[in-house]
Amino acid sequence: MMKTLQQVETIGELRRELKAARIQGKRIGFVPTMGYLHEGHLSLVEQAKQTCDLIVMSIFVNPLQFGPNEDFERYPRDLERDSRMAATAGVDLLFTPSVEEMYPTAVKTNITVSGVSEPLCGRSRPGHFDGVATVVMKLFQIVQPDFAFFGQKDAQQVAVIEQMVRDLSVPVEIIPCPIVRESDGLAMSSRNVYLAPEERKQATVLHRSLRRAKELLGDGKLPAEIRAEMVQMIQQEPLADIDYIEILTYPDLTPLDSVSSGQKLVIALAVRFGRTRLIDNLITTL
Ligand SMILES: Nc1ncnc2c1ncn2[C@@H]1O[C@H](COP(=O)(O)OP(=O)(O)OP(=O)(O)O)[C@@H](O)[C@H]1O
Ligand SMILES: CC(C)(CO)[C@@H](O)C(=O)[O-]
Ligand code: BAL
Repeated sequence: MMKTLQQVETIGELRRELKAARIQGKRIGFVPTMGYLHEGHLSLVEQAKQTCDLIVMSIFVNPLQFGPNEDFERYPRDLERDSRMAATAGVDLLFTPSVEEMYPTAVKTNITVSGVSEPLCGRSRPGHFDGVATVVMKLFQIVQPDFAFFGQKDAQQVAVIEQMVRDLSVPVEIIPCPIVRESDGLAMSSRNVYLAPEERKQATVLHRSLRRAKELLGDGKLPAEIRAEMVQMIQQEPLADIDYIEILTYPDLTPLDSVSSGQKLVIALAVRFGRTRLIDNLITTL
């Protein structure tokens, strides 16, 4: 039988609900999102259900993590649909605060996780990971979950949050979850709805180039050679505009000139199709 989903919009109400659950000794799992749910988000809920007694999902499009020329205003939103999907997936509490509820006054406290926040998306989206770390820390303070579930599609985000949790001794266990893909390999993302049909077709090159990169790694090619072949492959798609392609250590995200056995690394890329910026990555250990 489907559980009843309770939707709450205020921090006070959520805290009251969670206090009762905690007294009953329930293990609380948390899935933070920006909504416009898809199978990727639902896989996090599925994973949470394996270890937790009560699942909290947040839907909050966080203005702090968007740059001035980014898509905060037009980010896709459909709370009714999300609420139905969350209920079917087994979410117990859906937290949907307004911007005013989360930030009633101008935010003067920022969390900066240096190092891991700097390359990749940190370079392309200045301030983005400060916004992410700050809102995630705030959400952790509100929910106080035992476990929090994040998708590896945002591999750098996982590295940033893990570093923050270690540095600040936040009492939560971060559970990274695998990337969920469409049948043609495109990583699921709320932003995929922005893609025009021809852009959508060409966007499969992200995953194709990652698969090729993995083959080349297996053949013992150097990171620079692999990167060059990925650039060439992606440039064959006329609508693709490369933001970055990098091969770095994971989770430290430091440069990697050569690869040695046992090394964990990430091949990460961001590519624009028109105004839509897509990311994808592959994490592997040699
Ligand atoms: N395809 C996916 N597979 C696994 N997890 C995912 C996938 N897409 C998103 N997630 C995870 O869901 C959580 C919420 O992400 P978010 O709401 O930003 O979704 P999104 O689809 O990544 O949106 P965006 O278009 O902003 O990238 C994050 O932890 C994110 O990594
Ligand atoms: C973690 C997060 C919900 C913080 O706003 C967001 O960055 C996301 O959806 O990945
Ligand atoms: N999933 C990452 C959130 C963002 O792009 O702002």
